[in-house]
Amino acid sequence: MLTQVYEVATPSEAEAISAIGVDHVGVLVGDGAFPRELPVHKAAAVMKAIQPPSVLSALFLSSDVALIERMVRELNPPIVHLGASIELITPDHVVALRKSLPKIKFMRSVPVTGPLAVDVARAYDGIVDWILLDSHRIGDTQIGAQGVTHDWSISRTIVETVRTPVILAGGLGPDNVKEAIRLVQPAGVDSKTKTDRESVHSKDLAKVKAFHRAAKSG
Ligand SMILES: O=C(O)c1ccccc1NCC(=O)[C@H](O)[C@H](O)COP(=O)(O)O
Repeated sequence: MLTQVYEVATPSEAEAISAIGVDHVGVLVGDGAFPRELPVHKAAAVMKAIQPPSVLSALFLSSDVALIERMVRELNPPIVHLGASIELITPDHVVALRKSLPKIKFMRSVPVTGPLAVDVARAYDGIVDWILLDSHRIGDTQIGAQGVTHDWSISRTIVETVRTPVILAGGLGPDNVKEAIRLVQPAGVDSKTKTDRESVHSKDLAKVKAFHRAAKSG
């Protein structure tokens, strides 16, 4: 079971979270159009602090494909995670990005807001390295960080439908990750809000450790 944790913002947090053994250390990267996005030089410092075998997952909420490509070339992360809403970044965009960045692995967020999510996930099957199934507030231009779960029966259907590994996200924490794994059977699990410190965007290392341990033992 792969574990992934957002949103890591400093080298010391990255070092501590990789020491726990979290597989994907998630960092928000961008030009500042969205709150808390790190510019390339700050994301690079976070990436440098990650202890292998943990790796950086660079999340872009932007739908500006040229900007994403430019920042990825500068940062050269092992994983690019695309989090713009589904109308803004399409499978064709992802295919084009992959072609120009052949060494990078790609993850795509898919919002689970109803049964149509199965079709969206199928459209990315075989195009990306991971599909991340997440909760979404309709109308938002970005997917995720809602701190709430969604209909896991739809996520389970997606896991059974696609061959691309699925990471489950949305409202997961130490208390519910085992049950989520049991019901959805994903390849990996992701957490942000429920492993944050109370009401701030920095990580609570005890919660991260509990989430990671519960997931790996689930
Ligand atoms: O990490 C962020 O700050 C972030 C901000 C806006 C949209 C998505 C973001 N992170 C992407 C993730 O994969 C989150 O971990 C995922 O949405 C789960 O979030 P949560 O429900 O808060 O655990």
